[in-house]
Amino acid sequence: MSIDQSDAIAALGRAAQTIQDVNAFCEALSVAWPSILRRRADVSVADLPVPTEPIPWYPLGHRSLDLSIRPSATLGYGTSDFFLQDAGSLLALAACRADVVSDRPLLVCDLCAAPGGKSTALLESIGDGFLLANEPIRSRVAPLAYNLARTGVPRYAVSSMDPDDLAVRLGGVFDLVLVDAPCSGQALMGRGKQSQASMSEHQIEHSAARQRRILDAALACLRPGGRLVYSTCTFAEAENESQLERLVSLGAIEHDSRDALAAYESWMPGAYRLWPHLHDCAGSFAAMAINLTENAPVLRKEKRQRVERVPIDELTQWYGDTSKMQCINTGAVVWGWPAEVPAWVAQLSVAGPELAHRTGQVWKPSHAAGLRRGHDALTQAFVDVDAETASQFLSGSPITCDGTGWQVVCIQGKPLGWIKASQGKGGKCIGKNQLPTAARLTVKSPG
Ligand SMILES: C[S@@+](CC[C@H](N)C(=O)[O-])C[C@H]1O[C@@H](n2cnc3c(N)ncnc32)[C@H](O)[C@@H]1O
Repeated sequence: MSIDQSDAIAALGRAAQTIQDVNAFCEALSVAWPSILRRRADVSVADLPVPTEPIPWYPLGHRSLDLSIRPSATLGYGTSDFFLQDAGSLLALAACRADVVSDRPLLVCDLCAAPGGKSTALLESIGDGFLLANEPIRSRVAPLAYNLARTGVPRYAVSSMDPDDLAVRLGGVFDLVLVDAPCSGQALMGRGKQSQASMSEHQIEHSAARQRRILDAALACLRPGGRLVYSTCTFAEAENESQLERLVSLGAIEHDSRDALAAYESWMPGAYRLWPHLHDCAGSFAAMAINLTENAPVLRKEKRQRVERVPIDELTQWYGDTSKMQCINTGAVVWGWPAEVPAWVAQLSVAGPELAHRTGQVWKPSHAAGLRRGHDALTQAFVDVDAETASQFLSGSPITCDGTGWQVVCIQGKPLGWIKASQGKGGKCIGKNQLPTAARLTVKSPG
């Protein structure tokens, strides 16, 4: 795709003046940059399945140096050692300081969360805090919930609300709100997810109007002094710096900044840009600010969600004592949070850390529960397997094992998913594979 230079200059506004080479920028817009690896903090660089070089703006980000190996076809991907995303999306995570596990229990809201590239990183950094991942488009909730479950951390809930409605119900509550806004998506042209129309005045203004509305709601959700991180994957000034300028002029925010990102700062303090022709990624914008509005917490009293009796016998059999957990049974699924999560979680959730789901009249343990790890792991039966058996399991095949019943298959202590084992012919136990289709993969490299 060739991008017209004068269109690009008009679309970018003041941002065009900061590009040294508009021609190089327009050419780089058409490149489909390969995804990078964002590792979990407890996975070492040496354990990644490909040789990498660091992404300078985010310590947990690594660019593959061997594109002949597909990271998504390795065991490390199956164990969620890393997530794959565009390097540009790590800028917003750096602004959120998601590379450092918080030593305070932060309440965080990701207001535009699906499919979860940033929510999953926030969740891994949250310590004893809690994440509300909000996605107003209902059809995008399932992939978001699936990705959140892959972290193995149950301290999250998924809501599906318009930001204005969320602000009415949870005003003044959060320590940090991330607005990774829907935008004209100029950085997505290289992957064919946007066309040249994303440079049009009409599309930029349409997005900018929506972003103003989302940002006002985001501020209303923040406690006084809480942190706002605003990001887009577009270059137009109207969708980026101008959004923050409006809030500064209203006295609603003040700029915040991070020294580690100084090399990427735009002309506005605390606002950062990555460019496709300079930073080997699709490009992105992120800005940090402190909320100055005096929102008093308005936790509206809600009607409690109708809670059905939790299938306690089955839960005890799989997980041991769950009596200290906060459980909700919707009739189709059971979600289970640690005991001390915020009270509003029960009212707003459309998805959460699943413990069990029902097929007909039968309750089964959920994939998400099997993936919980570290101090969030649930008491259950594990079977630790070698790399060959793990690959066989990830492909969706049954495996041989010891013992019968529900067991979580692990490799080196890292959970992969469930089998249900029964006695086969010749006395051997066969574990029937319970991996959801989305989790199946063909391992090509051991990694
Ligand atoms: C840029 S994407 C978010 C990407 C996500 N943060 C990630 O890193 O994977 C923007 C999201 O905002 C959602 N969205 C659309 N309209 C919205 C609105 N009015 N308020 C909040 N979110 C909205 C879209 O459905 C989309 O999932």
